Amino acid sequence: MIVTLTPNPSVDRAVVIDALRRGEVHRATESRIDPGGKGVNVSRALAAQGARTVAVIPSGGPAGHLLDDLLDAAGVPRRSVSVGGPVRMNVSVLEPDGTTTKLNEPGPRLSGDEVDALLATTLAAADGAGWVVGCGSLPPGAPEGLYADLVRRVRSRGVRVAVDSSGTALAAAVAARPHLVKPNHEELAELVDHRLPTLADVHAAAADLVADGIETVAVSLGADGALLVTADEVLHARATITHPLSTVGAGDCMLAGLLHGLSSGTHPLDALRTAVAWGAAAVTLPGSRVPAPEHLRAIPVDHTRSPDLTRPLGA
Ligand SMILES: Nc1ncnc2c1ncn2[C@@H]1O[C@H](COP(=O)(O)OP(=O)(O)OP(=O)(O)O)[C@@H](O)[C@H]1O
Ligand SMILES: O=P(O)(O)OC[C@@]1(O)O[C@H](CO)[C@@H](O)[C@@H]1O
Repeated sequence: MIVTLTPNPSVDRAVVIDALRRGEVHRATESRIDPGGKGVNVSRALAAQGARTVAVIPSGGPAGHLLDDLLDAAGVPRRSVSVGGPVRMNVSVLEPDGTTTKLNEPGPRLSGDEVDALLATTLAAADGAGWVVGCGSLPPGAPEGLYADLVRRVRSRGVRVAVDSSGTALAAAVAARPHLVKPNHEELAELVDHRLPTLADVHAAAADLVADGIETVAVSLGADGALLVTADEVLHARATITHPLSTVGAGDCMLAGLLHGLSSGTHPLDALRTAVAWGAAAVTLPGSRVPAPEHLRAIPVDHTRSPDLTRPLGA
């Protein structure tokens, strides 16, 4: 069982337009809504593959009701904590060449009691879980150290804990030593405060985090796949997708596949292969739709225990 905490979930609307032009009216050719927020997507991806999960979210306002309904309709188990402010609605603008532009709202302001209720609900759900994962940005009112607090409290219960966030929330969480972090390329560069142009640079930055006490650092690298670093191994996997439709939520599907693989006790290389297959399958689907088992069959994944670290990224 994998428990996700998304302190700032969303209802995601994706619109497809021919090309984005500032200041103009655009007529969308397609649109869809999905339940959103990074941990919500991790739970959706797990549930879509028949894995056990529960999503802990704050829920308030009309968008909160809609989010609850969408999760129920998708068969994603949830524990919603009622909050006063309205859940946000995020927009993704998708262009036919695969360019995705995201417009994310800040989210509702949470009170101290609401934050405490979210943490308490997550800890109650964590009892007997394989992993707890805290994901995404923090809404206004949530303390910067929320994930660090989550890490300490989950660890003290003997449960494994992961964090996927960015900026100061990620930096604070890293100091509390989660078992796993999943930054993307940009988030890792921001965390270590310098550019990471090659796989060797990504490896060095991830290895420093491992030396600081984080067991597993998995860096998602978009079309360059993902690098997984532990004290014993450096693993790389990637899949080639010729026509990406939407990258929204690909990192969340990748993290879901990784945690699923790791909790089934497979070797980290197999878990990474699963992760990359789930992430790559997500980019073949519209909006933040998560892959079903049939979407994974057509995704061949190259994977290696000895990656060429001199390779520049984005080549
Ligand atoms: N263009 C692509 N081609 C093939 N695979 C891709 C592509 N984009 C993403 N992926 C797969 O999805 C995974 C996650 O992608 P990415 O690094 O963009 O995550 P992210 O930035 O955390 O995404 P998000 O925050 O939108 O969930 C990658 O590790 C890779 O396996
Ligand atoms: O604003 P955050 O919390 O950083 O990201 C939120 C978000 O962009 O992330 C998901 C994709 O990863 C979307 O479902 C959602 O809209």
